[in-house]
Amino acid sequence: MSNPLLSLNYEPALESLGGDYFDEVPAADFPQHILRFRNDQLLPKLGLDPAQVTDAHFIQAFGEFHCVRPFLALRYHGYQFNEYNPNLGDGRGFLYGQVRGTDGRLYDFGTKGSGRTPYSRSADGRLTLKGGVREVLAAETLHRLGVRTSRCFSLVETGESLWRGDEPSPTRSSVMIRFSHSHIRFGTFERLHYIRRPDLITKLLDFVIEYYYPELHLAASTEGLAPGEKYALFYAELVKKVAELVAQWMAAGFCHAVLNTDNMSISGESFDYGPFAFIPTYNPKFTAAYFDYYGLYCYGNQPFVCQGNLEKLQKPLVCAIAQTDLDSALAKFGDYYNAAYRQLMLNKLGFEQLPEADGDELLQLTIKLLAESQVDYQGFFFELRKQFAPTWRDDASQIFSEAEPTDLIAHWRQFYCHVLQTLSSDDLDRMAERLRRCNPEQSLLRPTIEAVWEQIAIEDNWQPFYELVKRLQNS
Ligand SMILES: Nc1ncnc2c1ncn2[C@@H]1O[C@H](COP(=O)(O)OP(=O)(O)OP(=O)(O)O)[C@@H](O)[C@H]1O
Ligand SMILES: [Mg+2]
Repeated sequence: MSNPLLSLNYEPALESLGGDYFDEVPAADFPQHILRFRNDQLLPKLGLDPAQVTDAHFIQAFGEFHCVRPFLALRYHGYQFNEYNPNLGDGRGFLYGQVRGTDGRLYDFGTKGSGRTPYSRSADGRLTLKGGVREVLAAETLHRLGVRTSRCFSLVETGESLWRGDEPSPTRSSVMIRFSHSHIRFGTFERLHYIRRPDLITKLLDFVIEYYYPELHLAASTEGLAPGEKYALFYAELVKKVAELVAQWMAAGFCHAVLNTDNMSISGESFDYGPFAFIPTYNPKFTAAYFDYYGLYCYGNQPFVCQGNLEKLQKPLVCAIAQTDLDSALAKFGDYYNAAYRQLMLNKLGFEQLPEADGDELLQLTIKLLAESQVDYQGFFFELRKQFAPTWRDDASQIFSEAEPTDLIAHWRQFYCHVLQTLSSDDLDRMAERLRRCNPEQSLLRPTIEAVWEQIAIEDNWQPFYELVKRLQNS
């Protein structure tokens, strides 16, 4: 029987741009292939029935790397902790192929841990198994929390021993397949500026707009927009997407940890989950990466950092877009961010929308409560989901009735009750469902990940991992 994963309709989209953007590379030959994770939720997005795709199919395509198209290690640079680094690029991954989803959009299969490339420098081109497990868990959690994110398509253990400074070594190896809307990074453009190729910048802009901003592509051709106008609209749209993405992380309590420009996608999608962490409690200074000595990428800095990354992107784009257009687009970042964050937080509190004054005050009081009480961040919203009852409207004392009685909670309770009183009965009826949708039970704090990993490391017991994935996806 032919392999449905190899029979997909692979499109040579990025490949058609020509060799200025990538290098053709081979995949590593691994001593072992054990399928540890397959994301059956993604198969229907490609028109595939999970029952018809066997584990052997996954291994053949995404462990042994039977190929359909050439494997392309993408070239990119980036600002890392504000320092420009021209020695980057896919050093342990490549673009395996691009396929059309049933939604008509183009998706990338990108690898991580698939072997050395011209960009590996002295490193091994590999991904640790723990790193792969962590990226699977992060992506599934973020997806459930409504964050626009890449997902892991598969994770195959590959039977090698790796040495790492930040894991007890030797440690096990893996190769992951990432499913995302493009692996073109801000750093892809930065490299083209560095090598002084404005012609390649405009060619890539045209490509990005055609494949990832199809509405803009269509409008530009029907309305006969000049290229500069079209590119300016792309940047304006990207500013909005990135602002919304950061708002999603902040509402989810997520700290990405390595917001270098090579980890920022031009599709405004979140990806590359290395030393990430979810905040245990609300703390803007919470920093996830042990090597982030000054807290540059701490939880509370994320909006400023992403705005700064968009500003850095202006440097390569100014050859194609007027500086005034770039500036006016970026000036809207704050408004987009604030509107999106407010909306998401109101949703987590159970509301669709509220009059501005009430919404602002409720949000302020909630952040104050979370910051000063240091209650479990996700736990607070889950308790709200669990305990909420429409009768809270008539009796404020029922709201979080078992919470320790402090002035802060009393004040919050009174105000929450006041807001409930402004709602119609229909609005009130819809709250329970919204609270359920926005506030999952299962969280992904570090001890949860470590507990699952310990079972894998010590017993090779994968059951707790599979059960956790299920709870993250469904609770
Ligand atoms: N083990 C490794 N072998 C070779 N190159 C590596 C390795 N680890 C990281 N790199 C390279 O170092 C740079 C920064 O790594 P980073 O961890 O941000 O990216 P990545 O996680 O490898 O890939 P992605 O951004 O697609 O998730 C990249 O150029 C990456 O390819
Ligand atoms: Mg990266």
